[in-house]
Amino acid sequence: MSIRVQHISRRFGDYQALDRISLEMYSGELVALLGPSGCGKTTLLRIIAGLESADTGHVYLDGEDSTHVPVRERGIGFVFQNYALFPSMTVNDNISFGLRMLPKAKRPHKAQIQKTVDDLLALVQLQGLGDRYPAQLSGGQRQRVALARALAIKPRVLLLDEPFGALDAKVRKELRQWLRALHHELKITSVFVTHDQEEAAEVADRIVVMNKGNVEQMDTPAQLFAQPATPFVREFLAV
Ligand SMILES: Nc1ncnc2c1ncn2[C@@H]1O[C@H](COP(=O)(O)OP(=O)(O)OP(=O)(O)O)[C@@H](O)[C@H]1O
Repeated sequence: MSIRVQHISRRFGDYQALDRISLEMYSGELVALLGPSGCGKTTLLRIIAGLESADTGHVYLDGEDSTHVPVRERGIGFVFQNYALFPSMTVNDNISFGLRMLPKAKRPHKAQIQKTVDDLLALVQLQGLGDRYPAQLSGGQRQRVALARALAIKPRVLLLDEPFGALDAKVRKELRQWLRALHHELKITSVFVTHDQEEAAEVADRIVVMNKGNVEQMDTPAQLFAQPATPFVREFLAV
């Protein structure tokens, strides 16, 4: 599914968090939102998700104006750094949560839900750990469960907000390579927020560099480093 953001603005009090942002993400693309703290990355992600409203502008999902479509109907999966797993539920129950919450008419049968969970556990390489509780997992394993949970509802778009931010450098590196491979396999349009340019360059097809609520440049990593479009991008990337 493609995502088009047109003239999106958002103000918090006196602070212009987003200033008439327009950009387009192609279907199946993996895009990184990169920029310094406070530049509006999370706000933009939340507006695409429908968790936050914009003061002006529109969000189009597959060409359809979705600005006023409620979060639940957007078909979006989330993985947030602080979007904790439910500690009192097993890994199985965490992953199946979204499916179990569907209205009865849409809810798959129990056996079908278990099969989906098993498939997802295999996909995120956590076979055999379905009966554990989150406290019995490492940080990297927990984020993979969070990703499996987001994928359970078969989202058309995946939004990740600093998904590996809380992890140590080595695990972080492993997980981003793994995310890249997983995206290659699933091809779900995905947008992730990071302030780490190395992470953005390694994982993303294209990078959006943001500064003070504006888009400075949107390009492939190679293009961005070869031809920074503005002095800010040049300085931020230190090229
Ligand atoms: N609910 C809110 N109320 C008031 N101000 C907010 C709110 N949400 C965000 N802001 C402000 O808007 C600006 C942009 O915030 P945002 O979280 O989008 O930045 P970010 O680029 O994701 O930063 P970080 O990398 O630190 O997470 C910040 O100055 C922030 O303090």
